[in-house]
Amino acid sequence: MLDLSYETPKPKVIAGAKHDWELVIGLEVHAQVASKAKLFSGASTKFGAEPNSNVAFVDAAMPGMLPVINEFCVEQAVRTGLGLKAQINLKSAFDRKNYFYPDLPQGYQISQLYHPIVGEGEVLVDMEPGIARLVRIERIHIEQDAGKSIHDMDPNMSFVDLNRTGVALMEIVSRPDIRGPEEAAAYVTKLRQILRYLGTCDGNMQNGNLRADVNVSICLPGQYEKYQETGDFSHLGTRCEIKNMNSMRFIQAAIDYEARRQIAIVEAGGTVDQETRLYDPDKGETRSMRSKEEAHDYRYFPDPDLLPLEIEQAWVDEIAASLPELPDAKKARFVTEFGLSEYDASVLTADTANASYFEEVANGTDGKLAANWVINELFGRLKKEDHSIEDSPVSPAQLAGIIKLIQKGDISGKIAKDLFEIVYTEGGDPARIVEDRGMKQVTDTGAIEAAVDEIIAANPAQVEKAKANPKLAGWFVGQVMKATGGKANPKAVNEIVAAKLGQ
Ligand SMILES: Nc1ncnc2c1ncn2[C@@H]1O[C@H](COP(=O)(O)OP(=O)(O)OP(=O)(O)O)[C@@H](O)[C@H]1O
Ligand SMILES: [Mg+2]
Ligand SMILES: [Mg+2]
Repeated sequence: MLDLSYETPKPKVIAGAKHDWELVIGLEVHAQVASKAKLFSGASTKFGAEPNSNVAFVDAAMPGMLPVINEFCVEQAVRTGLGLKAQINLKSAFDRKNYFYPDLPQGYQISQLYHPIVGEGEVLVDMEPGIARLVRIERIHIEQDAGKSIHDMDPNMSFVDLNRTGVALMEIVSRPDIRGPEEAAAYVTKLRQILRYLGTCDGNMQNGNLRADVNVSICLPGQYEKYQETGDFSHLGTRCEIKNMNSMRFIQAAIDYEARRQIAIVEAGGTVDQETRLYDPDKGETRSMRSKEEAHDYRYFPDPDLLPLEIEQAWVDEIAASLPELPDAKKARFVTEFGLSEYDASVLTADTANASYFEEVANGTDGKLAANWVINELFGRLKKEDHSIEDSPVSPAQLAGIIKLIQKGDISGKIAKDLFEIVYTEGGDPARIVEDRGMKQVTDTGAIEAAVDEIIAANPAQVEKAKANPKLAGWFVGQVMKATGGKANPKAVNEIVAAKLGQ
């Protein structure tokens, strides 16, 4: 069994004028299901299509149209739940969440309030190498996305685009276990990584495929522990919910701003109103959008058009058996199997493409050397041209070929970098290139000895100095390397120079 140890989250403390305050944060992450069709219709979910071109009659709420559940979306929610070690509810149900907005033609959103498909789970949030913190998941439910209102095309008109209406979302609700802006960003990062591994959401935040509602409150030291002991939320401060955040940087900035705003209110003797707020990245502040509706304002009730959703344990087991190796397990395995540092293992498991590339290189070469080459040389070079690993001009087999030449002592580390550049720009088999271009390291001691003798003979004054001061032997080593075009085996050169100088 892998040892995945963790600690409890650490509160960020902000000093107010009168007290120290702690932050309490809970996230509702909306992850768009990676499905080609919508949750209750066959309309496409393709991003960037002509406005209102991906709209089925049921999405537009035409009279008499009935929703039909997309089984693939349900499977992705189950998969996600299993990936978050969560309880899967074999029976769940859909509810209508009623509200009026022009981008919501039905006048309600189909969601799962009372009986979500996934119950309690957990996420290990990586803070830095060796430090992971546990954040509990409260639930995951499936719901429909709304459409999009467009207000900035014409000063006198608003438009609506229903392409997104009815797209399947998984709302992943955390417990208020997150205690600071960095933890919040690290939590979203980890969640996105897991979703990508599972293939259930592409995690593209720019396109809005992953967005977070960030709930923030403040409390005095000691209060959070009381909440933990009793489960009683009244020990915590009133939360404000910052809607629709789709950037890690803004999430952090918004939390910090919001906490300070609440501290100022409370210290001035006021009370925080529970409300929904929006973050304005230009001004760096949050502002009120509306006071928070209570659940009863939405008049939630079971959707009469949909039967309760019943799934079978055998199907869940089948999905569980098909789960890929997930980030924590892969990282731990890279540490033990390839002898990598935690840091290198995290970098290489950041996404599956990196991880499989590395594994291909490392099978048959030294793991640490392979990690070093993939992270420092390959990633560095790819970054220069904004290439991703998928379109790397150097294949894993080619990189492994270069590393094998180093391991055999055929080429030095320095020559290997030249070779890498040749393979990167021109392609070809590394061993062949070394052969054809005479890049092989000179390990033949006779040849090295000859080069050392020549340099000693040409520099008698230098020899005298070096005999008196052994540190100067390095100069001879440098000369030999230069004379051999960097191809002499450095270890052999050092030994021969030392011997010839009588050291
Ligand atoms: N005092 C608090 N401070 C910070 N976060 C809190 C606090 N109390 C609850 N939360 C968090 O707020 C979130 C509430 O989400 P949930 O989906 O349950 O309800 P909601 O926000 O009322 O509903 P909606 O989906 O309509 O926005 C959870 O992530 C929870 O952990
Ligand atoms: Mg919610
Ligand atoms: Mg909410």
